[in-house]
Amino acid sequence: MSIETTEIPNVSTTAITARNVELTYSDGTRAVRGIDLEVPTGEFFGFLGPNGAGKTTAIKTFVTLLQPTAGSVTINGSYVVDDPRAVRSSIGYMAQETSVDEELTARENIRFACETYGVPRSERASRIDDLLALVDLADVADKQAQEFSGGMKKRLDVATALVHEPPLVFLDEPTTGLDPRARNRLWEYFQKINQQGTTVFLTTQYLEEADELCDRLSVIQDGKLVATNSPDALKSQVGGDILEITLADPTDEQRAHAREAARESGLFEGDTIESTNEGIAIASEHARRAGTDLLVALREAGFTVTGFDVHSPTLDDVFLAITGETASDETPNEQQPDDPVQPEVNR
Ligand SMILES: Nc1ncnc2c1ncn2[C@@H]1O[C@H](COP(=O)(O)OP(=O)(O)OP(=O)(O)O)[C@@H](O)[C@H]1O
Repeated sequence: MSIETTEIPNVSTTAITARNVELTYSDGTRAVRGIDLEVPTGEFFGFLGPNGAGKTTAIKTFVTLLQPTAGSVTINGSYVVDDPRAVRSSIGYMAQETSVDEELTARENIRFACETYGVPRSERASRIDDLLALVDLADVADKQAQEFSGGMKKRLDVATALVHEPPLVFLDEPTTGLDPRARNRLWEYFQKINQQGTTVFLTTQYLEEADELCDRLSVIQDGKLVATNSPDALKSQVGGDILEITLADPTDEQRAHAREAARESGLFEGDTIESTNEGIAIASEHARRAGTDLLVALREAGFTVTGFDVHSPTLDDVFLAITGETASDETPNEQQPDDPVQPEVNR
C-alpha cells in the first residue's frame, strides 16, 4: 500500500483520518465498505446507524482491534497498522460490553486500569480520586462493582478508559440499554470530558443522543457513510418542516389513499409524502402555510383526521430522508430501567 506524504495529517489538529477503509470478515461479510473520514482534535463526533450498519467494526479498526482489509487509518498521527502501540497509548476505548470487574471495588477497578496503562505510581492516587469525582462515584468508591446499577457500571467503565488521560476516546454505544435518566447522566460526563479538551468519537443508535452531543456526525448504513454534517445541517437537508397527519383509521389502504389525496391537492408539488404508523407525513417548505388547506382537502375526501402537527425536522426525519428507513424501528429496547433513582447502590 503506497501512502503519499501529503496524506499524513497534522497531528495537532487531526485526531482521526480514515481513507477508503474497508473491513471484510473472514466469512466474507463486508462490514465496512470504504469509509473516508476526518475528525479534528477537540470535536465531539458521532456514528449514527441501525443495528449491523458497521459501527462497531469501524470503531474496532480505529482502536487497532481489527486490521483494515483496505485503506488506511491514522489516529493522533500514528497509523493503526504500522504503530498500534502508539495508537493505543493515545486513546481510550469503552467497548459495548462493560469491562468492569464486578469482584473489585470502583477504586480497585480504576487502580487496575492505571496499572494496565502504566500510569506512574506517584500519580495514581490523585488520578483515581479525580476520575471517581468526574463520574460521580466518589461516595461509593469502596463498594464492589457488583452492587452497582447498570448506569453506574457504565460510568465506572468510562473512568477506566480515561486513566491515562488520552486525548481521544472511543465510546461504542455507551448508553444502549440504559434508562433515560442514566443516559442523561452519562451525557453530562461525556460533555464534561469533551469540554476539558478530549476528542470524543461516539457510536449510537439514538438519534436524540447524537443530536444532543455531537458537533458533527455521520450516518452509517451498510458499511458506508451516507451523510456527514452537523445535526442542524443534516436536519436542514430534509427541506422545510414536517407536517404530520394522524388518521382515525390508519390502515394501509387509508394511508395510501390519504397520500394520494395530499398529492392531488396540488399543495405539495415535488415534496416527499410518506406513510407513518399513524397516518402520513410531508416534508415541505410550505408545511406551515399549506397545513390547514390540506386538512380541508382530506376532510372533503372523506378522511377523519384526529391529529395535526407541524415541526422542524428531527434526526428521525433526517434518517428517513437519507436511508428510507425509520430510525424508530431500530431504537434499542428500553424496557429495563437499570439505574434506579433510590438507592443507587445496594448499601
Ligand atoms: N466477527 C464477525 N464475523 C462476521 N461478520 C460479522 C462479525 N462481526 C460483525 N459482523 C457483521 O458485520 C456487520 C456489521 O456489524 P457491526 O457489529 O459492526 O454493526 P453495528 O453497527 O455495530 O451494529 P450493532 O448496533 O448491532 O452493534 C453485520 O452484518 C454483522 O453481522
